Amino acid sequence: MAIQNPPQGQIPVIDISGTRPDVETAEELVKAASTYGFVYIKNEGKDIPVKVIDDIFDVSKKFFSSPTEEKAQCKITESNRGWSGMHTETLDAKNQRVGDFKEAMNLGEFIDGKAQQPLTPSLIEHEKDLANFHKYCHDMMLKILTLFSIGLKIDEEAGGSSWIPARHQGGSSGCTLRLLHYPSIPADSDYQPSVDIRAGAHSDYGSITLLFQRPGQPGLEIIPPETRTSERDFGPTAAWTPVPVCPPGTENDPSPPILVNIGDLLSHWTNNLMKSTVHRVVFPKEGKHGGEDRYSIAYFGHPVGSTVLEPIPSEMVRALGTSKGTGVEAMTADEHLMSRLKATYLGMYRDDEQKDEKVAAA
Ligand SMILES: O=C(O)CCC(=O)C(=O)O
Ligand SMILES: [Fe+2]
Repeated sequence: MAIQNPPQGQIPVIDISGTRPDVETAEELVKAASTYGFVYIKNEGKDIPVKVIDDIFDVSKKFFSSPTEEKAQCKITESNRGWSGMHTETLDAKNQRVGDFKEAMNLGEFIDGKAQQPLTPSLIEHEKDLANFHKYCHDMMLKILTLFSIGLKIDEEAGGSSWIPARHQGGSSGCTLRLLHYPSIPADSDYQPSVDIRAGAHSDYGSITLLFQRPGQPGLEIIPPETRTSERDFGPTAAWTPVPVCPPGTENDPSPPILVNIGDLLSHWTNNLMKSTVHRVVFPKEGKHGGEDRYSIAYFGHPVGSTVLEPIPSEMVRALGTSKGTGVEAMTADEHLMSRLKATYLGMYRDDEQKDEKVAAA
């Protein structure tokens, strides 16, 4: 596939709301996924209403401003659901002095509008809205995965355009809606602007991630795949490139575009045709004590947990061969996710009785 590289870091903005033939949209999406591993989805409220997104950000703000003791009632467990406080997660253990300067709330599946995990009062009040938003995100994920299946020209006899989405429906999965809050830093903290980071360098684990951001709250950076020197050099000298919240051409849209990125699992599944691009969240360079607060919302899409990660039946994927053998093929989606979570929550997944204290101390 001939790929024309736009200027570095210029991730394309694609409209998937159905204004053009699916095949065209699908090809553009696959090209962006194979070049950058990131793509902006134009957001004029046609796929997810703008008010629905705004309301969830309000719910998120209310939740994070509730008392710590209240949030601690639903602290994160090995199921990867619940609240994690400042410094609980260390996304880049090799390069970080302390854990990420963020707090997060992971919401797993909802059944009949009900969360399958403990919630705080402020979240219980909006349980229906959260369930609704989870569903909007899941539907948008399925739409993108259908377009990917078209763009990859998956063999018709294997299932064609429904091959990838079919593996993301009809069973429990690691799909997670994650509310994120990156606070500004109190004046008395030992925060060291030259080394500390809001979210350490990492790639995502699953199929695709949808990321919702707010205007005026930047911080996301990527290492464009073509500039990556050695496989795991994510340090400060890597070619970190800012990803704007509102890229050129979207400034007047009613809501910033939704940023979609490819996770490790889909990259493996496509023999690395689609790139799982390393990213991080930094403090703004200007502004005291880490600038203003940043709120973002991520939806991590995963296949149904029991899905065996056999290669995707597409000539484009087969052409890239599997001779190296990553070992992933033999795994299920759940096994793949667990192996990645163990590496980022230092201590939580250890098999000893102190693990609860470790999480509580965060
Ligand atoms: O908040 C962000 O912009 C990114 C969050 C992220 O990359 C993650 O949680 O995996
Ligand atoms: Fe991420």
